[in-house]
Amino acid sequence: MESFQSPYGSPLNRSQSLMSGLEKTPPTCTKPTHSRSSSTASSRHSRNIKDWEVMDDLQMDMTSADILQDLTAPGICEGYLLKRRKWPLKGWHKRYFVLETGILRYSKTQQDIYRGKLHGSLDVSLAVMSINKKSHRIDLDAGNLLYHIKAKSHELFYIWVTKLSAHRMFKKNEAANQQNGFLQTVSQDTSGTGQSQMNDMQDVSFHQQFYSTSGSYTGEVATPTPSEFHPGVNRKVSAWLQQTHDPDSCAQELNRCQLDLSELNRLVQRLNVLEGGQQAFSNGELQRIISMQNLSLEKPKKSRSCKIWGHSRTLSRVDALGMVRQLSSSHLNSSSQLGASAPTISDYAPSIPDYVYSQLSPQTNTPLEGRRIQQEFITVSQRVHVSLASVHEALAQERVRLQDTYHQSTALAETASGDLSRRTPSVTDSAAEYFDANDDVLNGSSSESGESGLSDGTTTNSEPEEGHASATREYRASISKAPSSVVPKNTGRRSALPAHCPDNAHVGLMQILYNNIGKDLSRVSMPAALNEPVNLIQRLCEELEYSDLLDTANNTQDLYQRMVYIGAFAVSGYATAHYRHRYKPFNPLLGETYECLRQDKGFRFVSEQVCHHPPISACHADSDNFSLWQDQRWKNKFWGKSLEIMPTGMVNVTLPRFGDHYEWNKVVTCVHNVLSQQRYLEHYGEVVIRNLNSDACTCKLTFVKSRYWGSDTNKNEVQGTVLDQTGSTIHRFGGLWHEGIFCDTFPTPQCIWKPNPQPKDYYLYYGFSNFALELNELTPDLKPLLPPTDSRLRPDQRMLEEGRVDDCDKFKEDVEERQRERRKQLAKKGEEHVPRFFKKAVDSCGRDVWLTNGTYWKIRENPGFANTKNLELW
Ligand SMILES: CC(C)CCC[C@@H](C)[C@H]1CC[C@H]2[C@@H]3CC=C4C[C@@H](O)CC[C@]4(C)[C@H]3CC[C@]12C
Repeated sequence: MESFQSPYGSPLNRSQSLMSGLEKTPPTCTKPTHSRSSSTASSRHSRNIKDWEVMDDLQMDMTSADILQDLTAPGICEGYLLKRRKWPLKGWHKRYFVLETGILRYSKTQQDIYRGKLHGSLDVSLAVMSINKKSHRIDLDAGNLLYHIKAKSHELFYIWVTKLSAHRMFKKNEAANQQNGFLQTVSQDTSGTGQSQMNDMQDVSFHQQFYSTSGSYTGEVATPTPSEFHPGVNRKVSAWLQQTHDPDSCAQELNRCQLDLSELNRLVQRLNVLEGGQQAFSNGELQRIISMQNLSLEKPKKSRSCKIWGHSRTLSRVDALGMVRQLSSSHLNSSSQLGASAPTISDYAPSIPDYVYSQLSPQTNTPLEGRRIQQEFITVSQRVHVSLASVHEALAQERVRLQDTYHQSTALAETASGDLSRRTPSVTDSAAEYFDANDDVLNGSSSESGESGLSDGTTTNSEPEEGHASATREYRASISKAPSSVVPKNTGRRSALPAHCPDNAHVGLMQILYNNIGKDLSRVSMPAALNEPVNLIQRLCEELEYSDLLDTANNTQDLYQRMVYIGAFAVSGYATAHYRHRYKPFNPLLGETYECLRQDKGFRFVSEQVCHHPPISACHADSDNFSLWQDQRWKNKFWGKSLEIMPTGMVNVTLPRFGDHYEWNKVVTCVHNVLSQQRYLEHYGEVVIRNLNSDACTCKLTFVKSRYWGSDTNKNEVQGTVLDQTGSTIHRFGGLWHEGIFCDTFPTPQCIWKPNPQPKDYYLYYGFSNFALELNELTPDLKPLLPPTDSRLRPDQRMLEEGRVDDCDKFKEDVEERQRERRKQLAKKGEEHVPRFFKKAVDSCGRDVWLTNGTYWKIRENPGFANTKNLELW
């Protein structure tokens, strides 16, 4: 294993004190992670609801293997944080927090903790965790307890969030394991007496507690009849329960819906009454509404315990807004005489009761009132919509899993009978199937979540544009009708790898990732079974799979249309990610190179690992129609469940015919569910493509962040616009990054790009496309022409390709050790590694860039790499 120094000083492992803060600033996070539409999102005290996101529940979407694997407690995390004072006092005070085995304790000082003088403790697995990246705030809402905490710096915030996530997951998995143990005990008991089923009362009570509100589970499992203990069935049920999201969440969501519907009903009545000029509520009615929302009509006394008002467990700020508006519109003679200015979001700093009271003073009907009620109506109906959508999504997920389980058992039977060609469909496959079937259900609902108060955690630059969602639906339909490209047969290139990919479900990723928090993933060595037999400098070449789009651009006179092709090319590089979430590319060694000469496609490509601290891969490709170069570096952030990858280098393309020089940034890639087998990738953010030689035309691409947690129906959407100098839209295009791009503003609307069909059995070959399958192919005629540093000659990667996973592991360690040795030697001599084929330069914006030095192909031709001095990397 490589033992690289963490950019934060030292790796965060077993026990770490965060008192001193950390040294290095990670990049400012451009996008939030996933977030979940949930009304709990509103249990927070912030002026801007959009800055908050609820961290996903972590416990239930891991496979049994993950759960059984990852039972090691994450490291202790401790240090000073700011804790919000309990109501009615405002402000923050410094407290010492210790997070250990899922329990967060705090005291005034570190000494107090050790003296046992605790101020409070909370089981983090029982709390809803909301975070605000902007203000470094974390809210832990455990129903009876609510902690508002704040970190002093971005780094501390990031570490606490990650650690809290880890501990939540650990605690929940521990619980799930107990439950699993119980279910297994139960399922193993086939004696028919049912005696041992009840032996472990602890487990039973645990289970009852676990599913206390879920009648069906409790009923079935806690009081079983002997005939119910069919071992196979119970094992399946047990596995199923482990993966199922909180069974109550759907019911809760529906309950909320019901409340909202009655609120809508009342609003309609209110509108009717307004028209008739009568009073809407009697005091009795109002009281009922208020008690329903857990609001007391008593004016709060200063000394009241924070439990009543200090948090919004039952009354979110948004709910409060709705209620407040409702209340203010009624003619209630309340005891309060406080002022009654119109509510704005920024009025939300005072506590809810103060606010409510401020609104309770008598008011006269204003002409605005009808409008306000209408607005309220819209807000509540949007909330209903979002709730129903999330229930729909939860059910959809269950359906996908059900399908998957079904296919898996069929495939198992097939494997047992020796038929490997018909592979087990992946989750992605079945999800895609579902996606198509439900196309119409949720599309078109794109921009509603923002106003509803149910934060979806998106930031503006990955938010969909109004009206684009329905366009996307049409684009998809058109793309699906467009002919797929036919993969040419008999290219002489290989169409499969020598061996199938290894199963890596058993590899415990949790420990690896938690022990490397803050490190670049590209510097963390992982077991070979997690790798795919290509490396990152080869993957750079993969982004050229659809280089024909650049050829077309170079042959398109119209500058705006040309830009559409460039935009489609920028999207096309992401397509492969749809199938590539199970393995990680090899980390290139410093000085490692890769060439790809594609006469059929008309380009030649060279890449080199030019820097190790930070890891930077540079590449350059030439053809008659274009030149392309980029240097790729990326930072990753591990949020406990998902991993965000933030690339920083720019992509450059020049078109010789028009003298264009395009430059664009890359978006964030997020590996969702990184620890589980349900992993998938999402790209989000905005790409701006500029022509550095002319400002006549720019292109904006938005990779839309999926709106609902776990949603399959709005995934992978991309929206593009080509703008002229004045900012007017000339072309509009879009689609999905894994399905294709359609432009309806071309003289003839057309599909601009559609990914090639995946090869047969791609699932068995790491999800590789045909182009990816060919990347590491080593033909006898090529071998003597390559420099010995070429990735194709890297033995460990070749071993993996051949299915020799253990050999690969050993050799990989060797190779990494040798790399460390080389670095030490260089450092001793006070020298720095000098890349062979790229040179460092500074671009027009003052950024460091790596450009080709133009020597690779020349040396290759004459004198040939066999006749030069080369680095010996392995
Ligand atoms: C721990 C392992 C098994 C989980 C799998 C991680 C995989 C999915 C991660 C590891 C490295 C990642 C790649 C790192 C860098 C980039 C460049 C960026 O511009 C596009 C995404 C891309 C190409 C990432 C795709 C996802 C990726 C391949």
